[in-house]
Amino acid sequence: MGVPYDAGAAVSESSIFRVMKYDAPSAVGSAVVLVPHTDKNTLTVLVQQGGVQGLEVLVDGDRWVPLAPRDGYFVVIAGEILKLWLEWQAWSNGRLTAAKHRVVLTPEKDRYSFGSFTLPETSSVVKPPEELVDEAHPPRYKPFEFLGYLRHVEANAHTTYLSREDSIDVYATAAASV
Ligand SMILES: O=C(O)CCC(=O)C(=O)O
Ligand SMILES: [Fe+2]
Repeated sequence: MGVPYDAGAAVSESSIFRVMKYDAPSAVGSAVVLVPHTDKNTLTVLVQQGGVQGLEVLVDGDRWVPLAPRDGYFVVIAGEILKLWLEWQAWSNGRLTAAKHRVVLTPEKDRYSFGSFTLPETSSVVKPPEELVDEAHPPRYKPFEFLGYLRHVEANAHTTYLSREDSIDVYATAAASV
């Protein structure tokens, strides 16, 4: 696109490290212990404690496929913010999506996982690099404050999690005139 390789690509992010424990369900059979969702941050790196699987990813909108990383392997998940960035940069051609995932457990064992979540500073404005926007390439999204997006997700959690659409598409779809 004739854009210097680093144009607009350097954004300051913070990260959160979280240890997650999922209690084994008490009933017979498997149970969804983390509801289907897309990550609302930029990039998630997960590692799970040895042997206890449970992470599943939605494929083709209707098929849950177990992800079974070997011990010591990481799972990397693109969040909705990364999806947006790649669309702006025209790097992904729509192929990279923020995969919907969930955690399903059987009664035998509790599960532990560890995640590093990178995310924009909450007060930062998420907007396309100026170099990529002109009359011929109007932005698909309007600039928005990351905190506002998080609040929107929280306030609409019941619909957001059931929706097939990514919440970022709903929240930030640009008016054509932006
Ligand atoms: O525990 C996991 O493997 C998944 C955690 C997750 O998807 C999340 O915290 O967003
Ligand atoms: Fe997640």
